[in-house]
Amino acid sequence: MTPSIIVRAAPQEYICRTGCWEELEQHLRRRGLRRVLIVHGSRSWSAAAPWLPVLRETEVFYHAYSGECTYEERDRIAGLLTQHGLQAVIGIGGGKITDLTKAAGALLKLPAILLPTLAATCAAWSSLSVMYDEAGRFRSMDVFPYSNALVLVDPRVIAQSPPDLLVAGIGDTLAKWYEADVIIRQLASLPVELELAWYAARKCRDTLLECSEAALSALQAGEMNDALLRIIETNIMVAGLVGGFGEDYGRTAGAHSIHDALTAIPEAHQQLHGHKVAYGVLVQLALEGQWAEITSLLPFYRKLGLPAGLKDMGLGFLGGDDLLRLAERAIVKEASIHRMPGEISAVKVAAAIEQLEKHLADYIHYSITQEAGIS
Ligand SMILES: NC(=O)c1ccc[n+]([C@@H]2O[C@H](COP(=O)([O-])OP(=O)(O)OC[C@H]3O[C@@H](n4cnc5c(N)ncnc54)[C@H](O)[C@@H]3O)[C@@H](O)[C@H]2O)c1
Ligand SMILES: [Zn+2]
Repeated sequence: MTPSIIVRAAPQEYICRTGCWEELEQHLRRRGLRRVLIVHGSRSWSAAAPWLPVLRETEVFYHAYSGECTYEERDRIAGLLTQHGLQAVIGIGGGKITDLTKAAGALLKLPAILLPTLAATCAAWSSLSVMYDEAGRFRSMDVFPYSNALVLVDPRVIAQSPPDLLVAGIGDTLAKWYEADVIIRQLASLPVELELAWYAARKCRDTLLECSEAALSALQAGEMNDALLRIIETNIMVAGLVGGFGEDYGRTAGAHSIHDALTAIPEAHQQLHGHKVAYGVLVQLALEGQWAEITSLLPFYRKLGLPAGLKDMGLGFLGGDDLLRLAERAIVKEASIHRMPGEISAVKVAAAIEQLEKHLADYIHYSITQEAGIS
């Protein structure tokens, strides 16, 4: 079977450079934009404000978002854009503000300009928005026929963002390889677009494994180094290319289904998206019986503080029946876990979770005895 290919590769313009936010007004002029709306949050606004230039020749309206990326909020933003006859919408913040900005821009066919304050997702790159309801429950993923007009990444801003959000971004981006690979390697023939998606996904994993620790040290010290710059670009851009070239073959598989199932457990709510996805990567690998790969990832997980087992997420109390219920939620009909090869059942998923727990306990026991020099 020939895969059906759609490419939504990139924003119209992407600039990652120290000080690039200072050129915002020049970019608006180049595009003939004189009246704009800035959408922002509160934490992200405090982080962004010191780096933002004064826009002297632009009429600027502001909107503080409500904290969730909903259709109601998108419509409020679209209402402001229409009411004041504005020409573009600028989003300054994390993935949720980015997604809102794109959704409002797409609704009115206006350019969306994005200034990310986190490197936790590839939302600034992709031309889609993940929509939720007011209570934060997932509603849909809306894909737009427009690229983002401009993305300005100033690494200095991200160098001062919270480390746990960067770690979560690393977890989410690590999944790019495992989820794209498990789907793409099933194909008998590989169109060139999917070769690119596959390559970008591998590049994500390799860069993360190589640079994350040094990047995190720099971030914790509020400094910039090459490793941090590579991680920022990997989480925002290279991860975006995987989905951009791979579409249905380069997005989610088993890891995100495990994440989705975990969102129904209240005790898991304090775990960030990327933490739950990182755990999902290991469950996906356990389902495939890839124990050597799991073992090779565990030191990385431990160094970064990514959760490898249920206890790491405060879920050590889950028993056999709970795990089966979790597994049932992970394999609902529309779940991307069914993009994995073979028949995926709740019993298999629950067994994989239990085997992973055992593998982890053995690994920890082995590590302790090694460290203590006991053979
Ligand atoms: N469109 C896509 O392709 C895509 C891809 C992955 C995820 N997403 C979506 O992105 C969203 C998650 O985005 P996120 O992880 O960036 O989180 P987020 O946008 O929810 O932000 C997390 C928190 O960090 C704060 N924050 C932002 N920048 C900060 C800074 N520099 N310093 C301190 N605090 C700061 C925010 O105010 C917020 O409280 C989810 O809705 C997810 O579905 C979209
Ligand atoms: Zn994700």
